[in-house]
Amino acid sequence: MTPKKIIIDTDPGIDDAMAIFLALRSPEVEVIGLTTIYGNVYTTLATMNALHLLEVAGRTDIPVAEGSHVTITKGTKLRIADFVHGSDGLGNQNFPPPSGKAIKQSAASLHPGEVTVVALGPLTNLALAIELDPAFAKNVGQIVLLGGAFCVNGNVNPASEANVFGDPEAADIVFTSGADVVAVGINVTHQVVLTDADREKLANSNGKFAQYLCKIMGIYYSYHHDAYSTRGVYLHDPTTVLAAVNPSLMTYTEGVVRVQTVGITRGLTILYNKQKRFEEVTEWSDKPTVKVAVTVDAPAAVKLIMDRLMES
Ligand SMILES: O=c1[nH]cnc2c1ncn2[C@@H]1O[C@H](CO)[C@@H](O)[C@H]1O
Repeated sequence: MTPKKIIIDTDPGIDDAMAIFLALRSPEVEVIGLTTIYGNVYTTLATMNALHLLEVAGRTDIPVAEGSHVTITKGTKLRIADFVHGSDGLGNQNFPPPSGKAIKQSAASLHPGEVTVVALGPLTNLALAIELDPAFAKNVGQIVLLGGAFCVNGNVNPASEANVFGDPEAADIVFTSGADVVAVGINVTHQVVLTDADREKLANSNGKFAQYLCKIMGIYYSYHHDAYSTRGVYLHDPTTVLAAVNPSLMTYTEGVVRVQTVGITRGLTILYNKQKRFEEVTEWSDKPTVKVAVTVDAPAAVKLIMDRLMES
């Protein structure tokens, strides 16, 4: 089988680093580029980190294109999750700057054709691509995105998940674009936990990626220990990569997703499950549907992620 070509849109980020390495170790996919976005860090640092991670992996053949520095509405008051990932995004390790440079092309102008885009940060670049080219939504292969909290609390506040909260207007554009979208929300990623014992196992393996990740993961663990009662960390981004690598690890439902953009529930994702025919026209009527992940085989997902990181 020829591997699925993917572009990873990313804001590295500790779980982004895991996700990128996992994708590089997965024969089912071929990573043909990384595009960057703010979220866990600002976009400039996301670009540096993406270049750095490819250098660590010995894959400087993969191009990095820098994405937007502002939201789709030109907002500059960005919410950066440095308290989750460290001020450098990679566990405050003071790595030397990368020697490589981003390519000249902007992230939004990369025309992926049949390519699958795996989006791990706020959805600004994809929304820009959709605005730039009305045919983009139909031409892009599939958009597998980490975003939303479907019927559960968010992780920024009770209403909103971090990536959607980062740019709710962009998320609403992507969800209603008509593209083949698979959304993996934190209702699913919160089931995929790397425990303290799993971390030991990674640390004791000879895997190059496992070793590197254990070095940077301390702050991600201490943040989870403080913020949640779970004894371990959520594997948001690697789980989303798995939805591209092995979609059968999850089950999905299909419906129209809209994003709240105002008020105290800004960033809330609401899926219309089509179980009622409403009398009135609603903001969900006549909008294209997307697939939303509902369940995950969590033990199989954790095992696959760990095996591939330890093999490296
Ligand atoms: O509490 C949090 N605030 C902000 N971002 C978070 C938090 N926890 C995890 N993430 C980051 O947001 C994405 C999933 O929503 C993941 O990329 C994760 O690294």
